[in-house]
Amino acid sequence: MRLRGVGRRYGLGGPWVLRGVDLEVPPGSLTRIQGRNGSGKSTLLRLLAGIDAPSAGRITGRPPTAYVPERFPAELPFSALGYLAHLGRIHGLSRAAAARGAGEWLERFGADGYAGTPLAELSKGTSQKIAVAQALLASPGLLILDEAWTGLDQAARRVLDTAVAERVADGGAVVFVDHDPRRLAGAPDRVLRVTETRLEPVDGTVRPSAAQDGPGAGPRVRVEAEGAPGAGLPGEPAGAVVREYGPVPAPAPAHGSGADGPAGRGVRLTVEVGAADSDGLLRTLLTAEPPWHIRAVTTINDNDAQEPARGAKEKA
Ligand SMILES: Nc1ncnc2c1ncn2[C@@H]1O[C@H](COP(=O)(O)OP(=O)(O)OP(=O)(O)O)[C@@H](O)[C@H]1O
Repeated sequence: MRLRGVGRRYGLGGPWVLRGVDLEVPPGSLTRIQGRNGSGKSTLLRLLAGIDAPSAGRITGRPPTAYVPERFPAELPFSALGYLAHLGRIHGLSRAAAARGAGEWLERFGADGYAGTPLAELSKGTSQKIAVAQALLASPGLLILDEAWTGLDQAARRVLDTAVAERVADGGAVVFVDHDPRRLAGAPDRVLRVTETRLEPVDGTVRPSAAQDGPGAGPRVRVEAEGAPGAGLPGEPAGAVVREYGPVPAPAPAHGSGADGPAGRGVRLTVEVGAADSDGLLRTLLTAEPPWHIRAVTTINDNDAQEPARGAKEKA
C-alpha cells in the first residue's frame, strides 16, 4: 500500500493535521506510529484503514484491512458471538468459517464464557477483547491497531502480541499506535513520528525489511523444521526463500514415530529469512497446531548463498 502526498484537514479551511505524507506499507511489516497528543496519529490510522478519506493526495493498493478503533461501539444489538460471526461475514468469510473463527478467537482471549452475552452488557475489558477479535478474525492483509492493548488484561495483551507476530509472519502488515513505549519493543521494522503535519522516521528504527532493500538485505537465518504428516506450508515473512518443503525422506522416520509409509511421514521444511524476521517465523512454527519441531537455526554467511532449490518459491 502506498500513500502519496496525503493530507487531511477537518472542515473547510481548517488547519492541516497531516500534509504531504508519503509512505509505503510493505507486506509482512510492523510499523509503530508515535507522536504527542493531538498530533494526528489516529487521523493517520483512520486514513490507512480506509474509514476516512484524505483531503489531498492518494492512497493506493490497500489490501483487505481490519481496524481496532480507540472506542468500540458497544451499543450494537448483538451477542458477542453473533457480532463476531457477523463481522466475519462482512470481512468475506463463509458463514461456517465466520462462526468457527468467532468461537476460536473468543476462546483464545478467554472470553468464550461471554459468547451469548449482549455487547451492551459486557465489561470494558471483554468489550475490548471483542473489538480486537473482530479485527483478527479474517486474517487481514493490513491490521490497524489504535491503542488496542488499552483495557485488555495481561493475558489478553499477550494474546494480541502473539496475534500481531503471527499476522506479520504470515505476510500481513500491521500498523499500531500505543501510549506505552514498551509495547512490542524491538519488534517493529520501523517507528515513525507524526510531527507538525509530517511523518518522519525515528532515527535508527528502520530495519532493512521495511526499507524494502529486497530479500538479500542484511544477515539471513536458515530455519530447518519438521512438521506433522500433511502439515501445510506456514506463512512466511516477505523475502523468505523456501529451500525445501516435502515429506521427510524415506526411510528416516519422523520423530521416531515408527511411521513408515509415505502417508505417515512428516514434512521437512528449510526456509531462509532475514534475521529480523526469524523470530516471527519461529513463533509461527511453534504456535502452529500441532507445532513444528525446530531441527536447526543457523546464520548464513554470504558464501553460503545458493540459488533456490527446485520447487522453492520466493515471496515478493
Ligand atoms: N473528526 C474530527 N473533527 C475535527 N477535528 C478532528 C477530528 N478528529 C481529529 N481532529 C483534530 O485533529 C487533530 C489530530 O487528532 P488525532 O486524534 O488524529 O490525534 P492523536 O495524535 O491521535 O491524538 P491522541 O494521542 O490524543 O489520541 C486534533 O487537533 C483533533 O482535535
